[in-house]
Amino acid sequence: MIEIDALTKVYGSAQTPAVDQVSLRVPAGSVFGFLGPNGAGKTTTIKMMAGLLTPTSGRVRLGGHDVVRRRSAAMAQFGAVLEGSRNVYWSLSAWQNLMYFGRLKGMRKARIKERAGDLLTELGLWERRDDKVGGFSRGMQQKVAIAAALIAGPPIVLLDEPTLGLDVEATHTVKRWIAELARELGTTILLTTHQLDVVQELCDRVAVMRQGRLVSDLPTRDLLASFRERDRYEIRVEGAAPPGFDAVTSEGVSTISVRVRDPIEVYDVVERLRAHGAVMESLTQVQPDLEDVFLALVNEPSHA
Ligand SMILES: Nc1ncnc2c1ncn2[C@@H]1O[C@H](COP(=O)(O)OP(=O)(O)OP(=O)(O)O)[C@@H](O)[C@H]1O
Repeated sequence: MIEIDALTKVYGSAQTPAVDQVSLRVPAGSVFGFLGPNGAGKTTTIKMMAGLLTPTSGRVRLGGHDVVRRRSAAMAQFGAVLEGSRNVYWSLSAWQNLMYFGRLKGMRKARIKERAGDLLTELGLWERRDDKVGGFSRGMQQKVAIAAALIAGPPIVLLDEPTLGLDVEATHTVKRWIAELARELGTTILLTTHQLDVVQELCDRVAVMRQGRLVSDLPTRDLLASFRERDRYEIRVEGAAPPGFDAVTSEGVSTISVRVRDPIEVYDVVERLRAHGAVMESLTQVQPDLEDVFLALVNEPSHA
């Protein structure tokens, strides 16, 4: 369980907080998506969770331990992959890195070897285990960072852009691990990413940050459902679309995209098309995906 209460960070002499009174609960065994546009405050929040930044006010508890007051107990609770920072030692080999992080977490040598072997094999790095991480590609370094975060099987895992730079196969492996860790081991996972399909596929719950504040915190299903009234419809008509309709024409068919608040409005659109003599081929309702919802949330006028 991750508990965040009124967490606030003001950097140096900044006018506005980078993180402003954020409160969150991430229940054990859930995969929690943490979203927001660039500069929203996600990394700052994760760094405070990982004890790398001291909050200006508010607090974070990991597995019941306050990150500031009970630092070492809190640190023992999690593994983290942080974006944009060096998570692993470049002068050490992949194997040495995992040995180092395993020892740091207080694991026995035999157990570290076993775990490191499994993790490196599953990520396709076994053959390169004795090569220095500094000579690896960005994606391979990311794989070592993920393996290091998971070496001790921590109850909480913080992942900032874990699949960034990974190839299709490795992305698939990491996504499968995330789902299995939560489902089978009850691991609590907090995940930030700009890849919304990853969030939609994996996360039970999604929080959205904007300008340091939480603008939404809902189960993924409810978040999508709350935007149903903004459903989109696609109407396909033969030939070019009549003037005044926003359409994409390809191979003699125009697709008109209509966004409505009330499905009844679709009748008006169809009526207008008929008045222009357009021949309709199909009418389909397009359910919102997380990208639609996310864009709507971050583009709404600010109430600040
Ligand atoms: N070390 C720092 N010193 C001063 N300001 C900072 C520092 N780190 C971040 N900021 C500012 O805090 C705000 C939040 O940044 P943060 O990196 O937490 O956002 P983010 O949501 O993780 O963005 P991204 O998606 O781009 O990673 C931004 O306005 C940023 O400029």
